[in-house]
Amino acid sequence: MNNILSIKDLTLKYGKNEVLTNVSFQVQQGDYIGIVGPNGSGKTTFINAILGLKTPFKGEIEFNKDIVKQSSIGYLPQRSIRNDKLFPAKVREVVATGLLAEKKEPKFYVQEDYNKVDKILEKLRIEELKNKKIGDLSGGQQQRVLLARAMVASPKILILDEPTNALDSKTREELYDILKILNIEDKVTIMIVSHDLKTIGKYINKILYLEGKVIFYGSYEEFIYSKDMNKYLDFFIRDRFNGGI
Ligand SMILES: Nc1ncnc2c1ncn2[C@@H]1O[C@H](COP(=O)(O)OP(=O)(O)OP(=O)(O)O)[C@@H](O)[C@H]1O
Repeated sequence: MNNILSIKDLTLKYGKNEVLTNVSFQVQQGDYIGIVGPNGSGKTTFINAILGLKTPFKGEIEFNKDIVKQSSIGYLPQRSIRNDKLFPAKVREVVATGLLAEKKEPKFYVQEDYNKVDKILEKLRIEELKNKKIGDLSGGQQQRVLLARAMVASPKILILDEPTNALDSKTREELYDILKILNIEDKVTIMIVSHDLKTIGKYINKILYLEGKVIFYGSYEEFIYSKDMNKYLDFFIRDRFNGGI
């Protein structure tokens, strides 16, 4: 399998606060990686570094340029739900904005863009929402629209930061099912930060467990049957008390 992303000796800091130290690992095309770790363990900071929003103190983040450009990563941030009923934008317009980043000035849409929007809405099974206002949708529907926006430019890597935080368990599972379809059918490499290991365990092939450094990186089976599982279990129990699992 092809490496799509290599992280080498990456150290990330805020001032003197060293959040992650000497992180090294490889991501292969088609991986579906669950990123876990206690609150404040550096998961979001790490993602920001991959997205180019946080400059490394040390180390390298290298994309396989034959497959992916850093500028073309799909990203679904934490808590992106809008409760504003008056927000006037329609689903189709919101999703189309996902195509703007790759357009040169002047930026305007052509028919091909709307075809791409229709295609991704269909893939995510929300074509019937096309002309609805985003503020009128349920949390799960809104999250799926934002996923469509993240995916409309056909990125090879999709990064999600606790995307199901505000969703009930049924809607959560539906979102994970859709992600799995993108992963299998479209070979999209997925990296997802989640406290919901119990649910994502069914979908992912690898786990990245961060706590100031890489505590574990490997297959989900290895993780579950690891001799250090007791140590990890301690974190998951703590996490449950923090409102996680
Ligand atoms: N913009 C910032 N400036 C300074 N320190 C920051 C900043 N963002 C995060 N930190 C600190 O960096 C550390 C890691 O934070 P980060 O948000 O990456 O953790 P996390 O694992 O994503 O946490 P959570 O699970 O709570 O979302 C924390 O100690 C946090 O206080």
